[in-house]
Amino acid sequence: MQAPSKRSDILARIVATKRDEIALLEGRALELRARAADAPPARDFHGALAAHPTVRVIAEVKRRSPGAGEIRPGLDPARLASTYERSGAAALSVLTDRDYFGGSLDDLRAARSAVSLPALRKDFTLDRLQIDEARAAGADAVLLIVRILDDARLADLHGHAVERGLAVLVEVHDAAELERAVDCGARIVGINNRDLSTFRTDLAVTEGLLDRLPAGTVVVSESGIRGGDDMERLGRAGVDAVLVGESILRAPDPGAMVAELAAPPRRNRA
Ligand SMILES: O=P(O)(O)OC[C@@H](O)[C@@H](O)c1c[nH]c2ccccc12
Repeated sequence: MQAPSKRSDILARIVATKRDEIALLEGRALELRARAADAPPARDFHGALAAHPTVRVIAEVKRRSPGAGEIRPGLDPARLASTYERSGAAALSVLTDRDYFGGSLDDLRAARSAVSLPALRKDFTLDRLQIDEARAAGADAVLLIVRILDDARLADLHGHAVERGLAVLVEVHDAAELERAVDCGARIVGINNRDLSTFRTDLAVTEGLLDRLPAGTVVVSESGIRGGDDMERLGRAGVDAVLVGESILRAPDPGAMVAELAAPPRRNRA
């Protein structure tokens, strides 16, 4: 076990690594921009989640993580994605960070091209270049984590992604972050049940924040969802969708786990 102080440094270390990666993208700005403009139209990530009678499942492709270590190291992204699609997932989330999660844009391309589901590029987005890079690789949506962005940058990146035709999942963990997400114009808000400084997950985080969102915002409960009981609980709370990684990826039969999750009805929020 790492000491808590070490663990809370992980996000800062990831951000530092991203800054190095962004510096390397700078020389490719024009190329990325051109490839993003030429990419085929994005699949409808928002539509895959919004206004369905059941809680939708975004199934994740994640090899490992700083908190959990190896999760499913030898996974085949294309095979997994088609299993997810056959089992009722509404969208994919693909970790593309290499150093901490063992992922890549190749994983994103392989997973997405095996299915007709929309795919989220799950990474630590700090710069427009990463958004162009995501679009060039075929992503349909990107993640913006409020905690690592100031207001100006959050608004700029959100606007840039929308302009590029991408959906944006804006991730929050507390009420102050939620307010900032709403202020930047987020249409899809992810409530992360995981506290990124302790790695502990608690579904009560979603329950406590959800009703603070304006009607019409698509709500995604993220992390720590382990089975049908959790889905029923979140369905009662009124979420539109869940984002699930570990419990699917550690299951002996990931397809059966997705099918178990992709069922319960949801309450309509006022
Ligand atoms: O594996 P879990 O507990 O089901 O969680 C999935 C997803 O929510 C998690 O991978 C995640 C949520 N936000 C993130 C930001 C960066 C990296 C990863 C994440």
